[in-house]
Amino acid sequence: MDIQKIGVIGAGQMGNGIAHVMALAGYDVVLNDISQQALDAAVSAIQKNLTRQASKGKIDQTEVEAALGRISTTLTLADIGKTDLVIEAATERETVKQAIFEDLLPHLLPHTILTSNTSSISITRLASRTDRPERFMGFHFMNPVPVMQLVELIRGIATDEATFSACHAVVEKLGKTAASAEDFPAFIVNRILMPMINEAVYTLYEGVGSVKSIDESMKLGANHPMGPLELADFIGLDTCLAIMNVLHDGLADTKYRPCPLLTKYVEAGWLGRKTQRGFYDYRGETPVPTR
Ligand SMILES: CC(=O)CC(=O)SCCNC(=O)CCNC(=O)[C@H](O)C(C)(C)COP(=O)(O)OP(=O)(O)OC[C@H]1O[C@@H](n2cnc3c(N)ncnc32)[C@H](O)[C@@H]1OP(=O)(O)O
Ligand SMILES: NC(=O)C1=CN([C@@H]2O[C@H](COP(=O)(O)OP(=O)(O)OC[C@H]3O[C@@H](n4cnc5c(N)ncnc54)[C@H](OP(=O)(O)O)[C@@H]3O)[C@@H](O)[C@H]2O)C=CC1
Repeated sequence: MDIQKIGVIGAGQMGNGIAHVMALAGYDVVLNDISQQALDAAVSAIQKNLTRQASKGKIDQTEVEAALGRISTTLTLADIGKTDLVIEAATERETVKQAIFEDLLPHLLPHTILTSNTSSISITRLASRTDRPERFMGFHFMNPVPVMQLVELIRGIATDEATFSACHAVVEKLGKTAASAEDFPAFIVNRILMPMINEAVYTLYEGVGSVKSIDESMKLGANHPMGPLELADFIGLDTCLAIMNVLHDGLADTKYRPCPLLTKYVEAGWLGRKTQRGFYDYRGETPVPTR
């Protein structure tokens, strides 16, 4: 199937990155959110990140203009319907995602493929609430999307081969690498990464180390590009907690118990970089640890 027009739902950090790479690869993109502010912020982030790539010589200025010209924005979910491929990248909450797909169904073309960028939620369960479980799958990008090479492709129980092949071809056109994962809680990357981040929060909670010593230890002692707490702030603490809850509920094993300190930060609204406060405070010139 030839994919030309792509709908992206949710214009947060992932939605803007997905729109960016799709437009740069030549796809027409319609980006939707419930907030005009989020759409405006997404377009300016895309502009800034494309310009950064141009200033490093990775793309030229005509590509920046062409990519921006391929992106339109809308507050109306129905405008996403007339596309070949939909990638849902709204908040990591199953009820939010289910409601989006239910509202979208009456506006879809018969051939439209539905996908979710979910970090953890069952693809099979999301698909079962739609009219096309065979044309539904997980399309999981990594953050920051323009930089990270991997895309996890997750088949639901009913996903057909034509759908998988069409999504695989899109990943290839982006110049990224696809990893195929089975549909179990949090798939591959987050099944491994998120318990490590949760353990780092326990290490902080139990007083084994400070924010600074934990992050420095993993950067200098294990060669991670970011410390686990810095990475948690980068991903979003709400998203990290949501993923741990999916692992805990879905696998029914206490080893996935979310750390109470992670819950406390989320309850405070300290969600990391996106709210300017998490394990670090980003309101000044340089990030300052909050513990
Ligand atoms: C939660 C989930 O469901 C799944 C996930 O995504 S888990 C999270 C996965 N992501 C990670 O683990 C990220 C770990 N961190 C890193 O890899 C690095 O710190 C990083 C790539 C984010 C930044 O790297 P850095 O060296 O510290 O910073 P910086 O030099 O500014 O950036 C590296 C390059 O990326 C580019 N870059 C960074 N962010 C960018 C963006 N949003 N758009 C375009 N380019 C970007 C920079 O321009 C730079 O390019 P050059 O190599 O040409 O100089
Ligand atoms: N952060 C990460 O590192 C990664 C996240 N993901 C996944 O990508 C998805 C998005 O995450 P991320 O971009 O970080 O989250 P953000 O919080 O940055 O963005 C989510 C966006 O979705 C919007 N939204 C909420 N409800 C709706 C709706 N009904 N219709 C349209 N838009 C809606 C939010 O609006 P508002 O702010 O107004 O609520 C917000 O703009 C999640 O499923 C997450 O698990 C996947 C890989 C990595």
